[in-house]
Amino acid sequence: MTLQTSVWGLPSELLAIWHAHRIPILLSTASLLGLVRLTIYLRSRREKVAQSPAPGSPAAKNNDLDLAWIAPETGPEKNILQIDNHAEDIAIAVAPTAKARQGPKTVRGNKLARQTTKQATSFDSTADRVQPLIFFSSLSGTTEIYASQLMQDLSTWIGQAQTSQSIEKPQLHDLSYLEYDDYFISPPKSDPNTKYFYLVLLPTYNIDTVLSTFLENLQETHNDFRIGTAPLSGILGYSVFGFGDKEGWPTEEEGFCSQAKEVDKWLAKLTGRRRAFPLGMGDVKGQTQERLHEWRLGVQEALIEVASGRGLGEGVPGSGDPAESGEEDVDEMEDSDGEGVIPTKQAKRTKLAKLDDLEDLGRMITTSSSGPLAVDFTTYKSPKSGATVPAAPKEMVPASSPTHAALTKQGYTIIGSHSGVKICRWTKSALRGRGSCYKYSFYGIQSHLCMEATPSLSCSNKCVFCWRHGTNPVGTTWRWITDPPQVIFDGITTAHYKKIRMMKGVPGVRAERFAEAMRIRHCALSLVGEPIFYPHINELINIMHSRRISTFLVCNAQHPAQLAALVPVTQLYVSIDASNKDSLRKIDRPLHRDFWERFCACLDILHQRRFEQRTVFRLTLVKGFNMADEVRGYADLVERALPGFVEVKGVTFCGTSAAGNAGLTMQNVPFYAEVQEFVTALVEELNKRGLGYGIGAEHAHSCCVLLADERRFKRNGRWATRIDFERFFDLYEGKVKGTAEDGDGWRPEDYVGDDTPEWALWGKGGFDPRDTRVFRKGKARRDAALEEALEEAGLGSLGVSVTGGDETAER
Ligand SMILES: Cc1cc2nc3c(=O)[nH]c(=O)nc-3n(C[C@H](O)[C@H](O)[C@H](O)COP(=O)(O)O)c2cc1C
Ligand code: SF4
Repeated sequence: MTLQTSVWGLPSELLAIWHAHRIPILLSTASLLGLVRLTIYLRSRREKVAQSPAPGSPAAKNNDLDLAWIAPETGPEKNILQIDNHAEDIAIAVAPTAKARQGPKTVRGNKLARQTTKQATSFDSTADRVQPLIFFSSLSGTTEIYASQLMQDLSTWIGQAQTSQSIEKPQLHDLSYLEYDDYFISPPKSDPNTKYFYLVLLPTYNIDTVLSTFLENLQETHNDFRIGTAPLSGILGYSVFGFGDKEGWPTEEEGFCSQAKEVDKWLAKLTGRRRAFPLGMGDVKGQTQERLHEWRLGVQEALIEVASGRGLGEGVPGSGDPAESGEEDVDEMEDSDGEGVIPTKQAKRTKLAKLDDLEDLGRMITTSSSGPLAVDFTTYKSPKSGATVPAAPKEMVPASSPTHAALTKQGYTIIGSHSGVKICRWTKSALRGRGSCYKYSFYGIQSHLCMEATPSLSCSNKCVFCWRHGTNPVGTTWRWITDPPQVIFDGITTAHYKKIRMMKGVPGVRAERFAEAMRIRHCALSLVGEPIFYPHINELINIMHSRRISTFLVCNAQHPAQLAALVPVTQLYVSIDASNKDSLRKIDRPLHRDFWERFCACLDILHQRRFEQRTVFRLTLVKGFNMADEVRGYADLVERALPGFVEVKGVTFCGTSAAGNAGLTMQNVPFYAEVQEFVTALVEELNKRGLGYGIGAEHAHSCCVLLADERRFKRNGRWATRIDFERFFDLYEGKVKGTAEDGDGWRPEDYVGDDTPEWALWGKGGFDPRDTRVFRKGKARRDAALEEALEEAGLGSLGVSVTGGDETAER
């Protein structure tokens, strides 16, 4: 009953309370609702910012680059460094950077999706500022001194550089006193218009030091699944410089600068490929100052790029890729000159089938009566009477043609409409300290200083081992619109420098080699096509020589008139692909009907001109085509032309399949032992005839051996196959007088360089000991094992490169 009364009495009590307190109740409810509303509103606004960041502003291009670090006379034209077709692409929206975690790491239980996309940091050059941060670590003080010096030099430069208004004075941080989490989990928090650029200077200690802790920390951050893979992608860029001691740790394999290398690697991962300049390394007992200076100039250039809103500039695909790879480029076919290569299925797949306009002009000329008539300046005979007036010339490789597309896809840059340039795999290899091509062992050409180009993509042969004969134009005559030599020179050098610059973020590229590569010293005029086909080849060569760029020109012995008129080059090659007419027809598949007569005429010209320039026979051995029983035939040809040198190289096989119509397979690749055997037999035959050739050098890595005329290129009993390039230019410029009989020129003997290095001599292999030989994963082991077995069996090594593909440049 009591309970009933109290229950029924409740509403009246509530009513009484309501009457007594209704105003405060109403007011508090209204405020609570207001608060809830406000919270929802604010939260929704914040989310919106995170989901769709404000787009970055397209940045104006800044043309005031500091070129002081490039040699003025042969450095790239100023506009080379201003090339930036991607400025607009780079200025893309800022994605929010991963939030830095403070305090101990807590595991929430649910695995977060890793952030894998590469974030870009936009830089608005009108509002943002670059803040360089110099981090260093030093135990005995050396690195600290260099770090302070860098700080000063950079500050002075920033004060002077025209384009550095948006670059702040650098800050110096000793890693020993730094909270790593403040800088290496996410960029420091500051005002949104300050963007950071990290410079890290480190010694190396193979003992436990603060550096080991730093490295562990970077590694831990990267491996922490709760943190995005690239939490530092909010910085504008980074670069590392290491100090080491070559006396104790002579090579990188033995630990020279190993910790700087490690830090560089981890920062690539943490920043999402934001390496702004290659890792620099200085030997504290060597040329540290010079190396640091080069590195600083590169860093300054990168700072200007970012401060101008151009980001880190262009990079090759994978540039600074966090997936650091110890492998050589996998598709070697893409990297080097295709001559002397047996095609793979893959390579063949890359060919575009529709090459009807240019692929086989020889065929077209005979089958088409409507096309423009060829004016064959290479031919001895005049056009047949009754021939129609030639139509206007057309472009050899129009930009819209499938040939252009195919060549571009293969990595060529087409200049104008008939020239091409491509960075060869050895250039990339040398930039990464992994060895130069055989031309370094034989002649002293460092591959990272070498440009590979051709002024004529067209050729008059269809050699079986030239895997590009399906994609490059062929023809017997020059009937195309002709680009001026200066345009070609500017175009190829610009494109070459651009390609080199794209390598700056590639793992393993060395700062000093990168800096050196910005001054082309050599040009291999070969690539694909026939350089002397170009009517103004002499002017082009003269432009190169006037820039102190040496020229190695390779021709196919099909254009005697042009060969006779050619100005002396640093080294003149003729491809000798067979020793007799039948064999030459089969292997070179020439378009000229009088190919053998042309070939012989070229040999005679070489004979006549052998004291004007270094002349070379280039033999590419293909088993089953041009090796067996041909030694005497080749000796006949050598006797006819008496070249200074004979390069003998086994054809390179880059895959496993047959080479289409030619029916070439792996079986056609000679073992290195077979090449050696061939060379020995050839030398014997030459000596029987009293011609005095000997084996000057070898590069087993490329399956290549050099014979030289010992009466001319042996000095005091030692081989002297290297070239004194500076002297060549002095002779060219008339600064020194040559010893030519007419008193008005020079002889190859006048620019003989140093003795052939010991490691390049016959039996020594020929791999530059300064560099690191890199074996490709899997294949390397297989081939290395096979090589070992072969060596045990006394058969020498495989005729294919153990790095896969190998150098194939030049005919
Ligand atoms: C105990 C010890 C270990 C070292 N280990 C290496 C090494 O593994 N690799 C290397 O290149 N240099 C090594 N060095 C050389 C130092 O990196 C070099 O002397 C550096 O300049 C020291 O810099 P700091 O004076 O700034 O500490 C080592 C030096 C010492 C004393
Ligand atoms: S392979 Fe040819 S292009 Fe490449 S570096 Fe050697 S010479 Fe130069």
